[in-house]
Amino acid sequence: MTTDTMMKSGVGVNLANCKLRYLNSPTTLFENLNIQLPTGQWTCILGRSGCGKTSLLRLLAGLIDDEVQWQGQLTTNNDQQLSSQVAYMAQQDLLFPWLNVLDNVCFSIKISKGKPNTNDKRRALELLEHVGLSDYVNAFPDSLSGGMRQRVALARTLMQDKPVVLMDEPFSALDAVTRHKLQNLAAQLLKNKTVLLITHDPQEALRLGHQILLMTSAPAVMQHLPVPSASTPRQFDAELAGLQQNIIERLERDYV
Ligand SMILES: Nc1ncnc2c1ncn2[C@@H]1O[C@H](COP(=O)(O)OP(=O)(O)OP(=O)(O)O)[C@@H](O)[C@H]1O
Repeated sequence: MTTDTMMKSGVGVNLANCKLRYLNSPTTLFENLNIQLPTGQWTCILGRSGCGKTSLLRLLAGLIDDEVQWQGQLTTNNDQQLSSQVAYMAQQDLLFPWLNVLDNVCFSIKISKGKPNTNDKRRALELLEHVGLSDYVNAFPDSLSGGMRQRVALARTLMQDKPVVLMDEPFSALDAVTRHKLQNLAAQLLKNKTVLLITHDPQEALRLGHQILLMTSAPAVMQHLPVPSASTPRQFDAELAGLQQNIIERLERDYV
């Protein structure tokens, strides 16, 4: 990523007083929910399964409007519509089975400006090298493992080069070493982007988050959690271990 590109990244997001209910459900998922995504920082959200994390992400990405009734104010600090400034990495990798790995990674380019040029392809190949898939550029998604597919999806998200990046459990299918490496890589390549990352892994949130939020209760509310003092991506140390234990205890309380 060039410095120029980074300078252009600078979108803060604010969702205020959000009330949301799925049209086919009587349950209000959010009532008075507020969240701020500070410009150029990573926000990590933790919360028990089913509390509404993916719904929040899809709402921010503009992907849910026809399934829900929602109220509230969704604004950005550049007054442009958020959905046009977002790269979204879903929980399922959503790779196109008829496209090979390279074409999957270049897909957003194809949509936005037509055929990828030599620079686009070079960038895609670089990203595939970073995620350890240089030998698979011509492979089709069906022939890849779950973790490999997740790495392709990560490369595709990075390729989009949008100022706001929404990621739903992007590293969940990876082995521990690959996860650690890709967390570091994402922190490096998405530096200065505004990132919202959903994870079930407190350690991941503590390694990567400038802001860590715990989503609890129903309707869901957001609690701010303490963040370690070191800069990201953080190493696992005694401070991080203590905070991790604290998060697990708080999460447990939401399960009773
Ligand atoms: N399209 C839909 N229609 C109706 N209800 C839905 C729909 N999608 C999700 N829900 C419900 O909304 C609630 C929140 O789901 P969501 O996927 O946002 O939770 P989550 O916190 O991301 O869960 P997980 O951690 O398991 O991914 C759940 O009760 C789910 O059943």
